Amino acid sequence: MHRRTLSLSLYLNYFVHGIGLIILTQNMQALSQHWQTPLATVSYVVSGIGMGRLFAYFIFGKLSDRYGRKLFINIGMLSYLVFFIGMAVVTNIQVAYGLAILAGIANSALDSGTYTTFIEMGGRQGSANVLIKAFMSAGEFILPLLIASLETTKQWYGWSFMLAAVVLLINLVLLNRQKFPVRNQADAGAEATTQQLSKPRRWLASASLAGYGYTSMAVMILYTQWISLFVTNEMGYSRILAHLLLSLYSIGSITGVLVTFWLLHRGLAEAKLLVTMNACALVALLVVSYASVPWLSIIASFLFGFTAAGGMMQVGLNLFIRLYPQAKGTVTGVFFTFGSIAAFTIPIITGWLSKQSIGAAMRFDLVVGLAGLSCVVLAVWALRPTKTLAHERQQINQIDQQIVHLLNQRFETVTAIGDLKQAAQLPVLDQSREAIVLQRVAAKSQQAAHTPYLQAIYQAIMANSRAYQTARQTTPTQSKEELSHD
Ligand SMILES: O=C(O)C(=O)C[C@]1(C(=O)O)C=C[C@@H](O)C=C1
Repeated sequence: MHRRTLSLSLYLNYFVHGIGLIILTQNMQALSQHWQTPLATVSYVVSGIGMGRLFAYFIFGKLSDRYGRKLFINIGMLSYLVFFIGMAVVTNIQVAYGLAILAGIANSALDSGTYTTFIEMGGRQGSANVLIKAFMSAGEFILPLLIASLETTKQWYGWSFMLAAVVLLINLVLLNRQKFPVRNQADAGAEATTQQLSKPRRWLASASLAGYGYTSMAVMILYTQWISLFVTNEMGYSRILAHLLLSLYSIGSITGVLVTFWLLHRGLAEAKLLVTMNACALVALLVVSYASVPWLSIIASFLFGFTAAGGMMQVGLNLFIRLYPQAKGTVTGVFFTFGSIAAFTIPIITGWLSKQSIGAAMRFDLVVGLAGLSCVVLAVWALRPTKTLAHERQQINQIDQQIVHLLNQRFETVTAIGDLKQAAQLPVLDQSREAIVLQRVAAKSQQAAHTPYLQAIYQAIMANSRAYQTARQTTPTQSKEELSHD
């Protein structure tokens, strides 16, 4: 398995998916002319995507556990291929609706195969899954530019569909050359923590994370649907400012994804990140909902994108998947089914609330955000590590990894000092320096009870430094290289 090439292929699909997400709404005008129907009918066709997702997620998730990830990624890509080519040429509304359902199915098939594969590939804290969102955003960013250039040069609107189809075709070849990781393999670390969870705690974590599948999608959908109208109607902002707020939300989201990826890659715990980001998202939302000061709204809108749409949905899913290492596909399906229910119900609920006022519709996002924060707090609480032998040893493994890394660095410095001493014809042993090192260890020690033991460890380290320096000095230069590479 070539991790990099496989990852690239998997990400490329999401670039195309990003295009698929908005290609119908972006081409609404052209499609309504082509089909000779009102815009409302095109909008009805768009809803087919949601339908497809809603029905396919759970089934595909479960099936991908049984028949393998690669099959479902292929189903996803082929379905999308039919969608892109078909949608560009179709004239019949019923067929168009069928194709939209197929796009939803494609989305579910891709997700059930991809998120699971990334976890099965290993790597840092599922950070790879967070990056999926960045590729989706890239697709969503490029498509409007492409459409605009097609429009200005008066070319066929269908070229935007064809571009996606061509990328998919190339990627079909690339992806099918790759070998996939072993399916539903439990990783040792995750198993140590999750297997020991009591039934009630496992149940609570599962329910909360499924709930987060709903709320994490809902907060984003609600925000993008109502923000512009809300600030123009209730805050008296100009339309330009309203659009700016939405753009800043998108920029915040992309920045958030990259920062989240980096933080996870550096080893920050997913649970901590999830709680912090959700708490900050709620604060940002409070500011947007109640402060009618433009600069405050601008900052808050960016921050909301950063925290609520910066890949937190993916982080929530990662936690959920780790809870059931033997059923990763099923869990992915469940999680995204809840997300699809949100995509379906939020427009209905807020549409009804908006009859009361646009403010009521917008501020409902606070309720959803609070529910989301409660979900992650409950999940993290339920998943908190218990002090077990396996868990504590897992901790020791992690600490040792860092110590060995630092010791390697120390030995490299010791090597340099050894060479300098040899050149200056100084002895290997330097008792006064060793006394200083031991004093510094005592001064740095945070627990007095540990100090004599830490000093004993350092005496051993320095004895080994000396042994290493002596060994290098007595060995001929050629085998010195071997010594330092061993
Ligand atoms: O500082 C030096 O001179 C070293 O060679 C390094 C070092 C050490 O490991 O810290 C090793 C041997 C000396 O006796 C003193 C200190």
